[in-house]
Amino acid sequence: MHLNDNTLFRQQNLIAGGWIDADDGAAIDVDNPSTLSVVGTVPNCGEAETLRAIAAAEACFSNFKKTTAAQRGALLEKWFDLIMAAQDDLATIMTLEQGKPLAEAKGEIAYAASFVKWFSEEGKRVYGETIPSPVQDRRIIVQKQAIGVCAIITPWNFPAAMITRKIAPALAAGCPVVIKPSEFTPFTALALGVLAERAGFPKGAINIVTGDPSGVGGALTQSTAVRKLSFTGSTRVGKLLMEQCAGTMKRLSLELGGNAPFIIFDDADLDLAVEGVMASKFRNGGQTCVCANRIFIQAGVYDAFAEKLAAVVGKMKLGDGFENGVEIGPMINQAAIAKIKSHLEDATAKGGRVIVGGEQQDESTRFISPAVVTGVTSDMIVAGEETFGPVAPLFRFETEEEVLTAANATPFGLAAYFYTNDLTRTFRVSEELETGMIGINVGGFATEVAPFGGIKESGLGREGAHHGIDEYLEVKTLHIGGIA
Ligand SMILES: NC(=O)c1ccc[n+]([C@@H]2O[C@H](COP(=O)([O-])OP(=O)(O)OC[C@H]3O[C@@H](n4cnc5c(N)ncnc54)[C@H](O)[C@@H]3O)[C@@H](O)[C@H]2O)c1
Ligand SMILES: O=C[C@H](O)CS(=O)(=O)O
Repeated sequence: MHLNDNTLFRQQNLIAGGWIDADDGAAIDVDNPSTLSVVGTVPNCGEAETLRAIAAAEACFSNFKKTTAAQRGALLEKWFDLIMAAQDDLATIMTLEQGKPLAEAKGEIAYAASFVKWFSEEGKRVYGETIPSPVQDRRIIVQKQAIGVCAIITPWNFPAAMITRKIAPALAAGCPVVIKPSEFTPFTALALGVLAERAGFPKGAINIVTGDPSGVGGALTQSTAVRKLSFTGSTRVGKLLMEQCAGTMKRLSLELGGNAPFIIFDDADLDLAVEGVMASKFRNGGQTCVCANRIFIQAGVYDAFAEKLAAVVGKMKLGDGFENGVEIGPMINQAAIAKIKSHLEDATAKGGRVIVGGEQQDESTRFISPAVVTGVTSDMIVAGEETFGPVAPLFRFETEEEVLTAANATPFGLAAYFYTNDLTRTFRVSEELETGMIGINVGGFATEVAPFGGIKESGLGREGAHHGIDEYLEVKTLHIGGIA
């Protein structure tokens, strides 16, 4: 690994401003999904270390909450500058442990940093209210205050942005955090922790614990000192954590799984729609919560679109994320490969046809070529499960009513996309789609300025925008009497 600053690569955890190993010295290997070699190890921490991290955050909170929004904003601004100055190193670490093409990793670092920049300012706009009193000698004031210690649990697919999208608003609000990153991509989180320390955040404001997910997670969810859990990951784990938090009534933010429909009406610009599918479906090798998981094409343009898409997908370059021009890197692990192959096998067994890709040159690797499948129907697994890989399943539909029913026939409701040039249809379809976010003639919308989140079993709450900081604030109403 070549880094300009080797101190960014940390194989320890950050607790109370100190870098530590697991109490028993146990460690977890982290591999490079492209070469399968070991990138490094991180501590296999458990309950004891996690409780110390929570105690450090709790000790920090009493003073940190008294700092001003401007002081916390200045720390976030400094952190932003340090992240962007280390963009190349952070991207190298990310591609090593997650596998995404280096250009995408650099893009994610800038995206992650944008949340830090955004919330360095947003903290200064946490306004309260005065309310006209119904009683003559009384005054009513509404304040917003930091919730307190927040537990942050994040996934491997966007190992930087999923952390900053949570901890930037938390820190801006005055909340110390205890982060459990994914065991597949801990080094990106730890490098961000190094830079946060350099930015000047006080000891205990940011703690990062790696290890057994259920052990660390159990300590976080059972602790009464932890007042909030913000989780990004699968719906399965999200539901488990929701149950675990019930005993201590924690505030919850849940960013969970998706099953995005991508609808192409017959009046759409097909070349634009192909660009949109490429942007949505194949970003991060399809390992993206908002990626198109089901592509619906109106019958009149189905064959033309399928041909156009297959021609582009067939030219995509598959390989190691550090190789120039690579567009699809390795999948994160063998389980991901197995899931993708099971979806392809099920689709073909039920009448679908893989018209391009879907092959593994070497079954011992985690590379699989991007695929387009035609003749896909609602009885196939791809219709109901998040593939989380480079597979574009093409469904055919006849009418708007039929496709809206099909699009909404899922417990998920994170993102949706549709392409049309019909203005009235734009409003009709937008209002009927059961999702938190919709791309209309666009295939990607990752931005810090707009609220991000889903409905149904895709989650609770919103991240980014001005909405994102409310997730880390409590509303307190003061009723002041005796004012003659
Ligand atoms: N909605 C969003 O913004 C968003 C963003 C990224 C990923 N995701 C979703 O995340 C999933 C992919 O990420 P993943 O494979 O890391 O998800 P995952 O749910 O397997 O793991 C996510 C995190 O939870 C931890 N975890 C797992 N079991 C746990 C337990 N019992 N207690 C505490 N923590 C536990 C993991 O270690 C990891 O840090 C996909 O479903 C994707 O759609 C959603
Ligand atoms: O995978 C989920 C991420 O939230 C996708 S995005 O980068 O925020 O669009």
